[in-house]
Amino acid sequence: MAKRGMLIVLSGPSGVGKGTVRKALFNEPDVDFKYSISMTTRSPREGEVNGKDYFFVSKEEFEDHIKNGEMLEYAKYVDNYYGTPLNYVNKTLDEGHDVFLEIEVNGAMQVRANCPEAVFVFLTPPDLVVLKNRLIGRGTDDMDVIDKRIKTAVSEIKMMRNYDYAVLNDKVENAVDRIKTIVNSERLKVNRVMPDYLSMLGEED
Ligand SMILES: Nc1ncnc2c1ncn2[C@@H]1O[C@H](COP(=O)(O)OP(=O)(O)OP(=O)(O)O)[C@@H](O)[C@H]1O
Ligand SMILES: Nc1nc2c(ncn2[C@@H]2O[C@H](COP(=O)(O)O)[C@@H](O)[C@H]2O)c(=O)[nH]1
Repeated sequence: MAKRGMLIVLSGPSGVGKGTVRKALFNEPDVDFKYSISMTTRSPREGEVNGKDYFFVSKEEFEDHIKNGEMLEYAKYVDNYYGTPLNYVNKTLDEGHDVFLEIEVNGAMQVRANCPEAVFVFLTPPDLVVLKNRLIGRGTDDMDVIDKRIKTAVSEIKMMRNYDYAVLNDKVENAVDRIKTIVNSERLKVNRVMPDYLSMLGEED
């Protein structure tokens, strides 16, 4: 059986650059993570594709998935549900691949409770003015939604204490390098490599 993959959770306030950093990270030649596509009840933005950016579903469908125990985690964020389908994550980790989640803090804390071996990274903006300007510059949300997201950001940043690592997203390439350093050192942790050594000795963990 393949060694189970690593689960990497990236959170941070809306607009900090999680998606941008994740895409740059996935373009690195030495990075091979599988991205878990989330499910949401929010409407697709221009250019977003169902099954690529998100699985876009109705509120009723989302609630059915919750009822059926099909979500690893889920949360309500600014009037919509967002969540991680459980099956893809389990199957992909079992196949030995590393899985990358890009999710908000309440969902991340549910993952922390259920998968304590996952690695939790919080992406931070240089400051709140930069954060707001990034949201405005992205041009995807009305000003009232941006204000709600900034308000939420303040409480999200306070949740950073529950993460393993804080990564500043000043420049995308710096944030990518920081995340790669974290993941490479996580791979060397004794509890991750111990099963390999035990199997070398012909013993089970
Ligand atoms: N390091 C950076 N420097 C300048 N601009 C950035 C940086 N990182 C991201 N941006 C820009 O900030 C905006 C928000 O980025 P992005 O959509 O990746 O954020 P996000 O955290 O994924 O947001 P959400 O949680 O709402 O999906 C985009 O316009 C992106 O180009
Ligand atoms: N708890 C979860 N949060 C998620 C998931 N997928 C995305 N998100 C987060 O929601 C907000 C808003 O996203 P947006 O696409 O509307 O800007 C942002 O913080 C995302 O990271 C998920 O599966 N679970």
